[in-house]
Amino acid sequence: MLPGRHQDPIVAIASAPGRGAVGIVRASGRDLSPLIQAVCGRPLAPRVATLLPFLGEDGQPLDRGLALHFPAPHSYTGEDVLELQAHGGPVLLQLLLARCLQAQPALRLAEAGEFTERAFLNDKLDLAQAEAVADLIDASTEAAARSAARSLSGDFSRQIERLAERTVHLRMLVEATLDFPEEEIDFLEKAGARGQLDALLATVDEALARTRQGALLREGLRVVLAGQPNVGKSSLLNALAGAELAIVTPIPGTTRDRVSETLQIEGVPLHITDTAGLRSEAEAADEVERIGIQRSWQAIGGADVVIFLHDLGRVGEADYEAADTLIRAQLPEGVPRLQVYNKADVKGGGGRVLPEGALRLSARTGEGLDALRRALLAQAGWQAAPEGLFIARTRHVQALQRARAHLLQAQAQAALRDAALDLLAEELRLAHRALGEITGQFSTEDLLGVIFSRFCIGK
Ligand SMILES: Nc1nc2c(c(=O)[nH]1)N(C=O)[C@@H](CNc1ccc(C(=O)N[C@@H](CCC(=O)O)C(=O)O)cc1)CN2
Ligand SMILES: Nc1nc2c(ncn2[C@@H]2O[C@H](COP(=O)(O)OP(=O)(O)OP(=O)(O)O)[C@@H](O)[C@H]2O)c(=O)[nH]1
Ligand SMILES: [Mg+2]
Repeated sequence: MLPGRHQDPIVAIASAPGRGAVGIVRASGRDLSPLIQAVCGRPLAPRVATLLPFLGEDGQPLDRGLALHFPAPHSYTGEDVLELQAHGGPVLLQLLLARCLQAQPALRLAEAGEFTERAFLNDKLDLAQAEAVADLIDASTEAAARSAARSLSGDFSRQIERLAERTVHLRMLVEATLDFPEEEIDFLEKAGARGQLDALLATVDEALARTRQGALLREGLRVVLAGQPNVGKSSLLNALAGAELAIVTPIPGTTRDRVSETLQIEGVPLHITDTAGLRSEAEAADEVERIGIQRSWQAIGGADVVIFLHDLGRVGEADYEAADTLIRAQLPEGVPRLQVYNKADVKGGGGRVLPEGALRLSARTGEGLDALRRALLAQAGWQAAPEGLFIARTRHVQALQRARAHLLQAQAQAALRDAALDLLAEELRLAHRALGEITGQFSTEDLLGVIFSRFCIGK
């Protein structure tokens, strides 16, 4: 039986808020027959859509719609589920919700993600699949949506489970040897434990690479456009977006506040931010620009990649170069940056020799934009979309990294002439545990709370 708050019956509006054609009020609980009797006036045939009036407290219909009863355990949550598929007006849906709350004692509003949390607790989904439900809903690109669907179907979880099974097999070998000390290393050798460990590590490396790609699809890349005033940052944002998002003028100091937009390259979400041109407080036109420049620095601090933009029309000018040196000195160490030279179309701009690794482009003509897109993907570590990618999260990447670290420790131990089998066994146990955290085989209340509270209500 489910613990604590998971025992209450719950209800929520399960369709997108606003004015949809159809809206769903969904309830889940151990036994919803009082609710069904009150609102539908009679029991419902299992898993069959029935057209009927939804009755208010006074017996008058609130709407006429489709009712669906999924008796436990054959439902999304594994509990009794009732769906009222009504007309989608927000006032009507609130009325229906209130009617349900009052029709069955102890029924309460569902918290964010609570339906899916129950599906997890009742073994309908594992944790990675439950996360994929949220990632599917939140997907910002088509590639992200397709990958989330693949994770939801269990592809990712199965790969992780196979890794866990192989780890368990190794644990068995080592722990069996521990029980028969006279056989010791000899036994490990005969059973091929070392070879299996090497092969397992290679597969973990592959899984880690794919999981990183999956996390990139989900989280995207935070790109910040930075540089001196008037170098063409806003023009470049507009060129990449193919839309006039930011104001462009020949006046230095045009952009005052950050302008952000999510674009995509090959399905990878790109959260791109245009910032106020960087110059010293003394040079800034006014207080507004000074605050804008502070915000530019904040954005740079939080970036995955900074596009440091230069003006080919001005490189070589003494004051331009002096300002450039000052900015370079201030750029935070750890943030990767691309040196990009804009205005390749100006006289002499195409011929100038650039520092190694720098890109030349023109926001005006579009020349060089594709190379910039490729460089951004390369910077993010994106490998040309392999088939069958699944969505993943930073949490999964970190768990795999931990598993890998423990397997490496185990490998080092196993390579010793007088390998300490108890240490080897412990490293394998920890690797197993890290893998199990991905699918939720090992999870804490805290972790579940963090994961499910980020869902939308009704999910
Ligand atoms: N109307 C409606 N559409 C929906 C959902 C929903 O809850 N209601 N879903 C909500 O996210 C998704 C579908 N997910 C679902 C997953 C399992 C079951 C279900 O009844 N499972 C049973 C029976 C399985 C079977 O017949 O094969 C079970 O697992 O025992 C229903 C919906 C998307 N579309
Ligand atoms: N010839 C040429 N002019 C460009 C190019 N890109 C931008 N410009 C011009 O440069 C001027 C400044 O462009 P913006 O995009 O506003 O520059 P910015 O870096 O956003 O400037 P601030 O917001 O003031 O920091 C405008 O007159 C643009 O038309 C380019 O590729 N070639
Ligand atoms: Mg600008």
